[in-house]
Amino acid sequence: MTQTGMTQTGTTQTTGQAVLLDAVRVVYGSGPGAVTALDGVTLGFGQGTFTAVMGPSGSGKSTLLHCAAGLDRPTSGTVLIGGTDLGPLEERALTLLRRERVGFVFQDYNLVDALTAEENVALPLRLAGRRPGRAEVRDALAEVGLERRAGHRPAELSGGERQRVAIARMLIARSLIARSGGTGPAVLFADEPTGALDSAASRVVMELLRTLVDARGQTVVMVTHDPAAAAYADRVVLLADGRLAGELGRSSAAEIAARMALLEEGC
Ligand SMILES: Nc1ncnc2c1ncn2[C@@H]1O[C@H](COP(=O)(O)OP(=O)(O)OP(=O)(O)O)[C@@H](O)[C@H]1O
Repeated sequence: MTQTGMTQTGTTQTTGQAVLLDAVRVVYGSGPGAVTALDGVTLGFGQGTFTAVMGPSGSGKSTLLHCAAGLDRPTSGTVLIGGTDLGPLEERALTLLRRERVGFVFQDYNLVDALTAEENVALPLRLAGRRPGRAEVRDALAEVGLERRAGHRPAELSGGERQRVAIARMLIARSLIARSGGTGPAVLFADEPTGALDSAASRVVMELLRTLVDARGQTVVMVTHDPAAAAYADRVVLLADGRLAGELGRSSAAEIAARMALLEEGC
């Protein structure tokens, strides 16, 4: 099987793929004003791998991430998460699948302002109807180096610390899956996770994501404009005008920046 999840004969293989997009097309609007945001993208994200998705502004990165995470439905084509085809799922089933199998880290962190770091981390457990154990919440915060910030609200934390709270919350959601006997891969989608951070805070967040992949076998798919962040990934997938425009294996920030410059020039 190739990395895209397609066999030589062109049939789609799902084994070993945490997420698979097959011939995904997304068209916004209709008539002369219609925009084709994704134009037949076939792409797999192997379990336990770390992929960065890059491309010029408007190339379809966010659209791809939203479809891969089951937040948006494609106009045509198929999306599978852990082998489950999202197409036939009703909204309720889709929401459940997302809650159980998918974690999100966004640029704006999606933390609840009124809750402390500890309460934000405990939120997935409460949503799942479980009383969060203080120790497991503290453990998750300790894992991201924030055990001393448990009682702080987002406004009292730096951007990097907020991002780490969001990652601790994802870790809790993952332990929830393990305990409920859930199967299939947990996938973490990150949308510009370093977009609002300085370079030191970015490094901490990226090292944390890398450790999740190496030590826990987490699958990470990250959209980024930042070559230094993409250098932590195993693979960099390039998009242009809604289509795959190539990919790089693990590369340095300078190599990625050079490739991006070519892509932006239309080469
Ligand atoms: N809801 C929408 N309605 C109409 N067009 C949209 C909508 N969302 C996105 N688009 C268009 O689809 C294309 C892809 O958008 P998308 O947000 O996926 O790009 P992107 O690569 O993430 O861009 P950026 O790097 O600027 O965030 C763009 O041309 C955008 O204008």
